[in-house]
Amino acid sequence: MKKALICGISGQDGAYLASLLLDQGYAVYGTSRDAQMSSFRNLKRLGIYDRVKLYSMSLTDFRSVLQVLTQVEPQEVYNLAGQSSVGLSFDQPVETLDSIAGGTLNLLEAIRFTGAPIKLYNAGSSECFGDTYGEPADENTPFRPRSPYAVAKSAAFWEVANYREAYGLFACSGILFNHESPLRPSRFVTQKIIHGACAIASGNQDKLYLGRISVQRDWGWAPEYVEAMYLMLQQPQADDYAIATGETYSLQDFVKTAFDCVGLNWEDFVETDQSLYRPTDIAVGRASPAKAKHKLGWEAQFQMPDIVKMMVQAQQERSP
Ligand SMILES: Nc1nc2c(ncn2[C@@H]2O[C@H](COP(=O)(O)OP(=O)(O)O[C@H]3O[C@H](CO)[C@@H](O)[C@H](O)[C@@H]3O)[C@@H](O)[C@H]2O)c(=O)[nH]1
Repeated sequence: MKKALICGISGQDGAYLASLLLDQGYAVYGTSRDAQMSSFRNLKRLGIYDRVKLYSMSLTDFRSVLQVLTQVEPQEVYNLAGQSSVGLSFDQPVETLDSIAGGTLNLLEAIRFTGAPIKLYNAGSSECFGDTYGEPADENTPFRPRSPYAVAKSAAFWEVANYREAYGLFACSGILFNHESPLRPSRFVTQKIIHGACAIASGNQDKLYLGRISVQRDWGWAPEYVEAMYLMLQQPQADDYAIATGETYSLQDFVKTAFDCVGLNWEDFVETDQSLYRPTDIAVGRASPAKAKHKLGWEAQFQMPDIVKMMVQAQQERSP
């Protein structure tokens, strides 16, 4: 039985990836900084909590990384750990850089130290591209990071590429554009909007306050993005891939679609709160996921309007 280790299993992607790997017949091991204190609510929500073996591990602590790697002896490692909020990275730049850039380096060093033929997936981010001014970004687009988070993800991306070239590690980065699901916490804008629209429709909230709604993003469906992660590690050669739907929508479109779903006119309920503006933001995120389609045979099936419907439905089922 193949063994997979998911670093950062408690988040949205960790839970969906664990579920996919269990379906593929893997023994799945997962880490969280403090496995005794984490609720692992996403694993419980997917009904797989009892099927995963959990460890405490901090990527910034080399000893803990090496200890878990040598105990588990995985064939595949998925690095989904680290501070994941772009907004928070402006307030916690050092923690962000340490957990992402320092953490990824520790993981690469630990894999190199064991000498085992471990395949590594690293969670990269479309944030690394910065603003491409409407041009679609792909694997050859230069990075121009516009947040401490993006700076950290860019450093981690090049660490992975360097260890692949310098030491022959099978290490890949997925440059994932935004991907959403009912497991998204509401610190991210899509879930904040879905929660807000549903709460307003049921009379539990009056207004929804948002930052810049003119921004445009390529939003995909997280459960199918984890399939791309898995596919990257099944290829004959390690490589990097941009993962996206190829369709870009404005945040205002997202808001309108969500409020339409609950039968409300968004303009009556949404207000701007300038304190939610980021010091620097990305105006337009646009992607060309052609390489993933060509090499991995991966293509997104769901786009923004489908995703809004599925998230609203999940929210209404949870709190009717
Ligand atoms: N969070 C938030 N964002 C808002 C709000 N109002 C407007 N926005 C804008 O909505 C956009 C999306 O913000 P997030 O949902 O927080 O996601 P993100 O910054 O794009 O980052 C996500 O996607 C990246 C690419 O896949 C990931 O790398 C990252 O970890 C995260 O998942 C940003 O331009 C942000 O300024 C608000 O009230 N809250």
